[in-house]
Amino acid sequence: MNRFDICVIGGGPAGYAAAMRALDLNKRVLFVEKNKIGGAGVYNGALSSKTFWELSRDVSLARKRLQKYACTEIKVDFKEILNDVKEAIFLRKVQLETHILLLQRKKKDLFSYIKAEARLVSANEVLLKKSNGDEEIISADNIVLATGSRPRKLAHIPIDEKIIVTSDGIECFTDFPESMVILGAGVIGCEWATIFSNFGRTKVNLIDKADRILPFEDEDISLTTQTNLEDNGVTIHKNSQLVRMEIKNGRVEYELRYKDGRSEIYNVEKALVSVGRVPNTENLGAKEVGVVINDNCTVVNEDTRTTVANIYAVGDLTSDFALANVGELEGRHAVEKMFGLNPKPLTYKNISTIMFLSPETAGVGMNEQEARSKGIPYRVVSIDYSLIPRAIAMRNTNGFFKILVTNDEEMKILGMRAVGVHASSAIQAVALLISMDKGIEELAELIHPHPSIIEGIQECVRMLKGKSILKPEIFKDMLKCRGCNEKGEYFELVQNDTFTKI
Ligand SMILES: Cc1cc2nc3c(=O)[nH]c(=O)nc-3n(C[C@H](O)[C@H](O)[C@H](O)COP(=O)(O)OP(=O)(O)OC[C@H]3O[C@@H](n4cnc5c(N)ncnc54)[C@H](O)[C@@H]3O)c2cc1C
Ligand SMILES: NC(=O)c1ccc[n+]([C@@H]2O[C@H](COP(=O)([O-])OP(=O)(O)OC[C@H]3O[C@@H](n4cnc5c(N)ncnc54)[C@H](O)[C@@H]3O)[C@@H](O)[C@H]2O)c1
Repeated sequence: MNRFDICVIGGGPAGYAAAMRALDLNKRVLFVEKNKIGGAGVYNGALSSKTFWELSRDVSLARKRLQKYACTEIKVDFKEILNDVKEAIFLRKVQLETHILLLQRKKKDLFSYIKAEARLVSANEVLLKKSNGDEEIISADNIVLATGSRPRKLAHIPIDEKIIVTSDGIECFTDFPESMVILGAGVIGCEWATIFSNFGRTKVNLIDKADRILPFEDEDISLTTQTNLEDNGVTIHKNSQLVRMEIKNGRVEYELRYKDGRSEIYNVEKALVSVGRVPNTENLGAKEVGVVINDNCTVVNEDTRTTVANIYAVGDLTSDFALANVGELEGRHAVEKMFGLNPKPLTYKNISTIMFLSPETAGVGMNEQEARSKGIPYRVVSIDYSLIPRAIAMRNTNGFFKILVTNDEEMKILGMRAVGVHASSAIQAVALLISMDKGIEELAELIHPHPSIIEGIQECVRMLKGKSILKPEIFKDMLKCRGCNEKGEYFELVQNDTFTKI
């Protein structure tokens, strides 16, 4: 029986990162993937959807600019867009696969890759089933489970991945649907609503069971996103509940019941169901060898180690953030931990996220909802993009930054949210400060290039110190500053036209 120091099951971002880190440590690695290397980080997931988003943003921007200068309308072809998306995927596929192929050759004593479905048969043994039916059992001192997740389906909705699809079925479309409904206004739902409305060829409708879209974000983010989607032509069905959704004559019929008792039936060409994801823990043999799995299918783990000492779980399989960067972080961490590098326990408080909306929306650390639910008193400052010269130059002042800090002398940064052009690059400085456990002083005094969007963040932190260039008592609608006590009650920091310093 072949013996390895580590067997990594799953070739998505989490598993790939784990395998590569183990190789750095000169361990004998077996890397197993049953389908395509890259997982949802590449296919029907992060890379593919972000390529669609980038192209849709270019089209939308070009259309807006052309309309302004009275030029002719631009019309894009779905097949051309899909070809571009496929090219992006192909490029990444070649990089990831060639890398594996060459490592197998150059480090053949250390690194093996097998395309097979893996199943644990004991805490140290894995059964590998190849697509030609061949089977083999290998032994490994350590095992990393990185089998990722799949779209959650709802029992009463007939998903066929052609007419009613999940995010796995969108690339099977042959043209822009003339109309579609999206069920679930979380990250995936809002991103695809943005993408299809940006292309301008599809009438998009959006439904969520919660009272507002992006329910896990603060109300201001959710309201801004709602307004931006509506301005892009999206209809958000509010105060309504989905009664049924079915396929009739090759189209989608759905019925909504409104809070006032009214019901309405709608007919659209396609539907996207985006109501969350389910970890792939079935048929893995994990439960049978003693790995405890929660009712929601996530693997119970302490800092990536499962309830079986030599088995680790990383990526979408665990209950924290389902993000490619978090999966990579966990994969690398698990390997360092199992081979005695004693890394500090993982912390998730400085994870940066981007939601690819219009405009992009980025975040790091806590939001107000979270701080209030934990009873943490805080100060929150915000600046509207209309006061940032770079945004003025870009002729796009739609957006804001908001920063949360502790309500004390030190004003440690708790978190930040940014909506607007370049939002994702701008928050990186704040992410770094949170990870270094620093206050705002450093950020207030940094010199940034001019004009740059990040200058808006600097103005926010200067405002907290009572030394902003533009004064909040003058630009009351665009520079806001308030505090929130442990009971969740707000108090104004600009009173009687004077800004209260700590
Ligand atoms: C539409 C969409 C957009 C997204 N956009 C972003 C984004 O912009 N930014 C971001 O950070 N994240 C994004 N994500 C999330 C991100 O893709 C996931 O968090 C990430 O891919 C999880 O990595 P993973 O390695 O845990 O799992 P996966 O990527 O799901 O990979 C798991 C792999 O394991 C394999 N596998 C499963 N079972 C077995 C088995 N028994 N044997 C062998 N192999 C097995 C699967 O075939 C798969 O390749 C997006 C996801 C979706 C669906
Ligand atoms: N840009 C990014 O970083 C990015 C992009 C896409 C996906 N992702 C990851 O993928 C994960 C999954 O995304 P998602 O959008 O599927 O999940 P989500 O948890 O973000 O949103 C699911 C939404 O569906 C709603 N919902 C649940 N059940 C419903 C029902 N029966 N009827 C109507 N609405 C219902 C919820 O209220 C919620 O708003 C995310 O958690 C995220 O981590 C990240």
